[in-house]
Amino acid sequence: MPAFESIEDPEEVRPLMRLPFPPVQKSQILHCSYDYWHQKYRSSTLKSRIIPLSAPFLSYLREDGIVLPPETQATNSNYEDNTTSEGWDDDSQDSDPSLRFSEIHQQIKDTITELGGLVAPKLNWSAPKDATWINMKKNSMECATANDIYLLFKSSDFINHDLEHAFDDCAEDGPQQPQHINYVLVLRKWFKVNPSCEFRCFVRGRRLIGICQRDLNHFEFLFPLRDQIRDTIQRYFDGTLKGTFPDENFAFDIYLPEPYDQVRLVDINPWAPRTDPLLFSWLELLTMRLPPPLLGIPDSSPDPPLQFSSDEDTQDEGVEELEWKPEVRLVNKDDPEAYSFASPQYSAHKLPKDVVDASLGGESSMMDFARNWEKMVNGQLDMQHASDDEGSVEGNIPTTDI
Ligand SMILES: Nc1ncnc2c1ncn2[C@@H]1O[C@H](COP(=O)(O)OP(=O)(O)OP(=O)(O)O)[C@@H](O)[C@H]1O
Ligand SMILES: [Mg+2]
Repeated sequence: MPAFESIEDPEEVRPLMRLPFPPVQKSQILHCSYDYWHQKYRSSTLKSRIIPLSAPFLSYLREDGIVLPPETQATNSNYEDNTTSEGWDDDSQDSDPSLRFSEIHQQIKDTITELGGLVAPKLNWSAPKDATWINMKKNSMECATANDIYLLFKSSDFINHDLEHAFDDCAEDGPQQPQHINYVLVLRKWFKVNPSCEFRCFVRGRRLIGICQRDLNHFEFLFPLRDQIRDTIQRYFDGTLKGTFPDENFAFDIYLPEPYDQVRLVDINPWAPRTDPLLFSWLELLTMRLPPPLLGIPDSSPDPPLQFSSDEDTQDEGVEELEWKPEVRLVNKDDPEAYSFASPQYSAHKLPKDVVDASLGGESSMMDFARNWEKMVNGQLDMQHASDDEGSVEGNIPTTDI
């Protein structure tokens, strides 16, 4: 097996099975917490309110079983009235868990009213997208009452991840970094989301390197809008996030409604396997070769230009550099992504097809793949992106009511 012999140390093959992420620091996770960035970018975010959560509220969320407060409270609950000298009055707690966090419960109700009666809730990082099935009336995250929120949150693994696993697989920062999580409830004013207007944008080394749909359906009318979508997002990124977000690698989600000239920031996500790369794969995002930033391109960042794996790479970029723009990846007609029956809806661990094919081909295929991958990382192999079939058939552009 010459392929095997040419690799000096078989151990080197192993990292291929893991994505080559730089270590994720706890501070990066904290920077993606809604309460960290919302104030900074407030003028472009969705209308939202942030409610700090107390220890009793968090223990309620963590408890097994779903006991909801009565929809209409017979008595106006009073914090002190329900305690005994030993602690809480267990009977009333069982019948109305909100007595343990009556202030927050009231704040939630008031905020829902203030936001027009319907909200989309989330915790610091996650929305309960996996639990919409429990909201039988709507099968969505639309919440009209505090109980709607509690039911969704207590049924959601994503919320549980925020509560119990926020720092999983993280490297320690320096001792001066805050490590404590101040949990918050985020209530966003509900609006009828047009899924074709939702995009995820990937930033590496403070460069916008890729944009893709968040929804995995094919929307034909998006194809002729591709340049406009890219330009609007690039302008927003250059003017807002590029020089101000503390980390150089992250992914941000935006809502870009018709006429596609104004961006709403929906979320900021860590540059980590837990963030779904959607139509990209993490391997391509992590290894994608980029030209150095150009003189004359708005680049407010104090960061040095991106480094390449060898000097050679940077020399003959020439005119191509001028043309370089982040790819806007859309779901093509007949694209299997649009009919993803086989893969879980919220997969965060997708591998590129090349890796899957190689692993199916047995050890020698894997070795071949390993050699090519190594060459690619060293800049000896051109990375070919499967070019999208840019059908440009006009379609109706649905309106939104953001
Ligand atoms: N104000 C709103 N009204 C209605 N729906 C909303 C609202 N805000 C967000 N959504 C919907 O909720 C979805 C999830 O929101 P968000 O991106 O904040 O969740 P998330 O848990 O961070 O997702 P991910 O795990 O993909 O990062 C959005 O894609 C959007 O469709
Ligand atoms: Mg998110």
